[in-house]
Amino acid sequence: MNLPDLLQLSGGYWSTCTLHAGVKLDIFTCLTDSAMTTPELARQLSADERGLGMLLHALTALELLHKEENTFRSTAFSATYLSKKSDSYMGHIIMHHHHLVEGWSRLDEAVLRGEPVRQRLSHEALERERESFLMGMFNLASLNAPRIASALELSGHRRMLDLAGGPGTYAIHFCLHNPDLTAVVYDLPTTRPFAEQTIRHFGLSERITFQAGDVLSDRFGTGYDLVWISHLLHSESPADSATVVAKAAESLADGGRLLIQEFILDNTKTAPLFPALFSLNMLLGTRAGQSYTQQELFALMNTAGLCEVNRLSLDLPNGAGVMTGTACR
Ligand SMILES: C[S@@+](CC[C@H](N)C(=O)[O-])C[C@H]1O[C@@H](n2cnc3c(N)ncnc32)[C@H](O)[C@@H]1O
Repeated sequence: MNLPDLLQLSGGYWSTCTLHAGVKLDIFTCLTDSAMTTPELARQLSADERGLGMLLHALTALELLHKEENTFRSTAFSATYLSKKSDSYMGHIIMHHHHLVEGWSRLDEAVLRGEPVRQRLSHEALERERESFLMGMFNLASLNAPRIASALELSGHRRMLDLAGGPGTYAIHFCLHNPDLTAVVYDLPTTRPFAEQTIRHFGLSERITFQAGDVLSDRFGTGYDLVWISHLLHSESPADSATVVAKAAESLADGGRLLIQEFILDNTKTAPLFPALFSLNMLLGTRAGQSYTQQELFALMNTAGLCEVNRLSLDLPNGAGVMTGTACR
């Protein structure tokens, strides 16, 4: 670390907020449809010309817009990822990040009190925030799910439970990759419309159904060949995580597999960086969530009576990893 790095670390959120404002005002969709001058776009957005002009110039400096003469348009990159009309739109996860900013600005309070400073997005969010959260999960999972699906050997697996599956991204990609697989996406009742719409979009409504339930208090069903739990345990305490993993193990048929994806800390808890920061994100938004170490995840799976507990060798972004265990009664 040197002084310029330190100052960049401290002030980097200016660029973050500039991107968030561009997405929130849907500037990239407007400027993908047609190139516009500041006054033209200001009229369309009912925005102040002076403020909008500054934002457009800053977005151009960030290389997210092109400026020619007095006219702005989206770059090829922003037209692909930041226009709402693109199939690759990443605006949901960007808006989810935006909804987290206020909580992160109060991290010191959360540390002093040891309590969350924001609502839990999966349980208490407003509809708009819930959509950004759940469809943001779709944005992120869409980057990894095809790769994970092709790395896993799932032939012979017929019934999958995507536990806390959100919009069902992993169930969708695992079913696309394995024609004999059917799946149940299990999540809170408020997730149902997002999951059903996403499953329909991929033409998989015949093979993937949604089951409403609470992983802590409700049953999961039995006889599954595969239970997939992705990015759930970090929002639960160690004791509740142990309950979920034990219930998931019980829901497997003999010889069935439990796979758990998490952002995994090494045993010093100081690396990789993303899981270390993600733990703070859980401090801000949950009562007892945290990132777990590989050792802690191994222990949860062994305690649940699973055999052949292992970490798959997958090179995933942000310190993510997939643990596997087999039911061997
Ligand atoms: C971070 S998202 C992960 C979604 C998906 N598994 C993925 O990896 O893309 C966590 C999911 O857990 C669900 N969830 C959280 N607490 C839950 C509970 N008590 N019962 C059922 N689902 C829950 C949320 O609604 C959300 O869909």
